[in-house]
Amino acid sequence: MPSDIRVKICGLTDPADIPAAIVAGASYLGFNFFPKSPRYLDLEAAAFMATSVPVGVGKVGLTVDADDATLDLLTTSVPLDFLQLHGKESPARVSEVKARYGLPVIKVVGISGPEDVTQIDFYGKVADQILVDAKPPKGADRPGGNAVAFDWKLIAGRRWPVPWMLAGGLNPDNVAEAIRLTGARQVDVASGVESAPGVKDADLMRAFIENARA
Ligand SMILES: O=C(O)c1ccccc1NCC(=O)[C@H](O)[C@H](O)COP(=O)(O)O
Repeated sequence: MPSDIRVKICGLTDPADIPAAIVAGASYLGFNFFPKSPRYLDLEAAAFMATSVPVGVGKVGLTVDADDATLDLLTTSVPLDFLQLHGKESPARVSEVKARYGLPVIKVVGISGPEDVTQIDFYGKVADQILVDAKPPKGADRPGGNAVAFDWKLIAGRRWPVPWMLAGGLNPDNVAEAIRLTGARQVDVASGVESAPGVKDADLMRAFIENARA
């Protein structure tokens, strides 16, 4: 029986990544609009890439503490299906973004210890989905995409009344164990399917999705 695990491949930078991720079986594709990321896409490149994404595969726009002017331009330039808020956006800001743009919002909650897990309850009341990621290491220049995992036992057996994705340091070798331990039905990966920062690898994407669904 095919597994129903849904995979988000985050930070595609090359138009050729789209068919490779689709053939591999991705359910969501993430476009990164954080300027300091090696996975950053400008609006023109993202709009071009978005046109080749089949209906039914979620196009996710990732921003970090973006203001309304930035989101206005983004949402009118690129046909997105979801907004991923990957900064320190408050629950009130999540609600505001949902109302203003009419797009489902994926709010990221960074985990490094048990106290962080309670944040999922707060954001779960306002966001459409939660992306449970590792907190960035000290001194990192970006809040995500750092190839760092958190202790999956912190959320083992936890359930929330909102769809959620597991992220942080996942790769083809550890994704099956991460799913087994946490019970995640959706997983997200950036670094773990790359040959170099920002360069996606078709074989790694295929292996990741195969192993997630094995
Ligand atoms: O990927 C980035 O460079 C990035 C920069 C700024 C904010 C978020 C970013 N990535 C977000 C993602 O959704 C990643 O897939 C997630 O953090 C997991 O990353 P990784 O550990 O590299 O798989």
